[in-house]
Amino acid sequence: MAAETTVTNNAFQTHTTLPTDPASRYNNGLSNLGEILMAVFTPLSDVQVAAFLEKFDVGSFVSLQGVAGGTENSTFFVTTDRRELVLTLFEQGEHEELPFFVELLDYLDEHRLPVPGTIHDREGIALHSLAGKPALLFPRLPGKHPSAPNLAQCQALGNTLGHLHVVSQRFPGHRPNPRDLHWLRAVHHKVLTYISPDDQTLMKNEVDDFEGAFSQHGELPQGALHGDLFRDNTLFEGDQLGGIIDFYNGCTGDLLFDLAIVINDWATNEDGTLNAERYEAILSAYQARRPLTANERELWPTMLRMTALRYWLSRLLVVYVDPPAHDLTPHDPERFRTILKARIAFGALPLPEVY
Ligand SMILES: Nc1ncnc2c1ncn2[C@@H]1O[C@H](COP(=O)(O)OP(=O)(O)O)[C@@H](O)[C@H]1O
Ligand SMILES: N[C@@H](CCOP(=O)(O)O)C(=O)O
Repeated sequence: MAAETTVTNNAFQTHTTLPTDPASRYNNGLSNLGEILMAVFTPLSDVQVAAFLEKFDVGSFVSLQGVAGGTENSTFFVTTDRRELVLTLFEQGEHEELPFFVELLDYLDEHRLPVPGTIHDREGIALHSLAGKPALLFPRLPGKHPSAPNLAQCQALGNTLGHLHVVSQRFPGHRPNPRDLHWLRAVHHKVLTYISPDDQTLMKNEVDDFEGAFSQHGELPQGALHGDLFRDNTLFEGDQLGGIIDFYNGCTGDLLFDLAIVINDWATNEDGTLNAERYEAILSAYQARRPLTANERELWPTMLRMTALRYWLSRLLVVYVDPPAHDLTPHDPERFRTILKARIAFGALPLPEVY
């Protein structure tokens, strides 16, 4: 059993004990903890997968490998005599929402975005059941997650996200953003007892402030969003964006919300301040595809703060209120408190000009 220590940073002072075992410390998303995170929650045998593949026109089973590094679902790399595949078993979440994700992925794939469109069986069905869990089969996309993206990679991401948002405005599906301002307002009180009095005030004031700011503007441009486009949900081969994966926070709503999540994860320095070069690279490339509207430009600093608070809150909920059933390393809430404080202190950098 791991020894425990009291965490003395601001957010946790006097409130919690955490294991000292390095394998059990927070995961900031791109650490080397891949091997030690338990990621295959439902084991599968070669025989099970070989029989499953027979429904599809993908070739014959050769090998199966569980993927360490997933956090919510069980993911396997599958090799056939014809191609490389990914098999995902859905362990949690609302299973009735899976058809939305299938439609969104297939729509973006049809529009030539680098996403894994689902593989349909010989009868045209994508969503199956395996080992009692909903299951989807995907092409395996090439590349690795960039931990310190260079400017060419930032540009590629901005360009692809801009393209995705142009296309996604015509996506016919509908799934309200489950992490929008309504959610912040409804659930932030659940974590207040676990944070310091200063942080309680900060969180409550921010939510009030967002409501004030958003109520003064008309509707922002809408479309389908990825909803969680962190670096570890992208795959790069050199400077080429090979794929955007993990669309299970996908939804419809303010496109600006997606862009702000990207900037907070991709273009933030260790101290929480914005990284001017990455910021410029992502936003210039994005706006070459989809220039922001006047409303979006006005709400941009607020949206950066709102999406920072969204992750501060969701991570606090995981740590204190609703820990995952599996023994996984939680993401560090403190990271997004730091980002939020930096956005409040310094605002947003100016948005690049659109030519
Ligand atoms: N289509 C894909 N192509 C290549 N690798 C993939 C693909 N889908 C998932 N992966 C790999 O599996 C890991 C876990 O998948 P992900 O969908 O992010 O699971 P989780 O929701 O459990 O975090 C990813 O980090 C990536 O390395
Ligand atoms: N990428 C997120 C985890 C997914 O968000 P959630 O709202 O589905 O918990 C993170 O880094 O916290």
